[in-house]
Amino acid sequence: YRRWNKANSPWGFPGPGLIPYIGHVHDLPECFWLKLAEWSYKYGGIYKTRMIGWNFVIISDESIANDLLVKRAKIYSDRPAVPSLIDSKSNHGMLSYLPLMGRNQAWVRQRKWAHSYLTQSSAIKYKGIMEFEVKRLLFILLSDSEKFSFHIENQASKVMCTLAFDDPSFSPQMRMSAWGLLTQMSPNGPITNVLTPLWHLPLFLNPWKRSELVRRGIQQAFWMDLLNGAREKWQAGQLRPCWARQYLELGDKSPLLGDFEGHSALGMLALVGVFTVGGPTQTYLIAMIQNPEWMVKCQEEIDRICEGRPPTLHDYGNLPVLRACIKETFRWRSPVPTGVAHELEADDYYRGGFIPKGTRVIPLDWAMMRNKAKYPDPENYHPERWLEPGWPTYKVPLTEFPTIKGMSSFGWGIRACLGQTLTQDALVVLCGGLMWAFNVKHKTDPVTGAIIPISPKTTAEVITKPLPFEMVFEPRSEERKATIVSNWLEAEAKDTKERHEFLRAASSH
Ligand code: HEM
Repeated sequence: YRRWNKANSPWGFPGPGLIPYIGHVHDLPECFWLKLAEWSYKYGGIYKTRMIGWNFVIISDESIANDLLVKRAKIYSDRPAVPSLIDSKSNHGMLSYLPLMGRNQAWVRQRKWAHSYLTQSSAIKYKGIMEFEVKRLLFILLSDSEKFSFHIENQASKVMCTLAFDDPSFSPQMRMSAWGLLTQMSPNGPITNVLTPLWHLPLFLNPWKRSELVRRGIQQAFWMDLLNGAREKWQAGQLRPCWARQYLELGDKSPLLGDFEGHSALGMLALVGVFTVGGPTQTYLIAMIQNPEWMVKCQEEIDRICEGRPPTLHDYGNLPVLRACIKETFRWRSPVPTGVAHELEADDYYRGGFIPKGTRVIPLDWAMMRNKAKYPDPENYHPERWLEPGWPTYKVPLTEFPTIKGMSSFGWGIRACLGQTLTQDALVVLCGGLMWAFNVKHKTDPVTGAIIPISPKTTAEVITKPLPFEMVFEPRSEERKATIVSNWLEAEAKDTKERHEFLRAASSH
């Protein structure tokens, strides 16, 4: 085995000793990035390991990630297959999940397509959707704050459903659909993601594949219904501008290969913005509860700049403190702590070491965000590192920086995240709106009066969110409470009126 291992595993790099087949998977806790990060402190910015029969190279140094994943993107931009998804790489015609696709023609086509949609989503093109949904959320939180986690994720889902199909009503299904895919693809999901041979058992002996076939069928049918529904409305002239309408208007000129590809591409684009926005928002709330001096600073800034109204995207340049708190939330509790793995397409040599074709490369964001030279006192929440000269990460002008765009959290090279602007915009309006409306606090035990602690732990999916926790949303004043109500009632009436007018105009044509 030792001889085989020497010939086939990345050599010239340090790394923990190996055990045949399962390698190191038995060592890993559920939040396995913590163990990977611990090894990076021991073995350095690039090390090798072997898990579930595959070679892994773990990178925790940004300059090494840049050398390999950006400068050598030509060979470092494939994706490993997700064992418990059917054709996750779309090498055999599934065409479903853009972020998981191999570096193939389908990926080239869909990436270009998604890029054109997401870059068009500039502040003007969102048409106030984000602000509208924040008003709805604040109103709901006044009466049902116990279920804040659901409402926040549902808010993010509503924004995505409106952008994609101009219809926020099916946001709960989209959220469920997102959760289904996320758990299916994550290492802590079905056992077949770790004990991969089980996946190849015949169907009658294979509950994992059977349940995946059902999940996938439901998801595809849901996305297809959305596209068909949009087409019906569009044919009747009743579909307002949205991504589905753009797709339908292009018809045969669309770069996508008809509705089989179109329904997945649209569905996936809506789905990917649910937990990526909903998760960090909940972490931001924890940061504000645990660092109330920063909550007060955000509120002072918002009150000064927005003069009594919730922030909009137009206030972006004037809210550096809010942006610093959001950015520090990403650094403190990386939303995708392991990064998304890349797969190497050809043998390569780096710094005297050999990395064989097929190696999975993990850009370990959790560890990168704990680089003490770049981020002094990394375990603690310090938004001032983005705002005050003297910190290594301070950058001006403050009308532009801090920005989360370009952070290593969004990945590397030609596979880097396409939703960076959308995420930034969504979080400024959402976190800003929450600060405008509420003082956020620990919940206390009604009997003892003791604070109910919030766990620092997160879920272990690829995209994380805090474990369920309790908190209090206290309206900042009676007047603010009344404004939250009137803002929503006005916005809702305006939306209803605009939709009616659009339908009336459509029927008169
Ligand atoms: C907290 C927010 C988000 C984070 C941290 C994040 C992170 C990531 C990461 C790490 C990747 C893989 C990059 C790589 O392979 O190196 C990725 C890919 C991607 N992201 Fe995001 N993302 C976020 C939000 C979004 C949103 C809101 C959208 C769209 C609405 C989006 C769309 C995509 C797409 C389409 C890809 C696939 C790119 C490709 O494979 O070529 N992301 N994202």
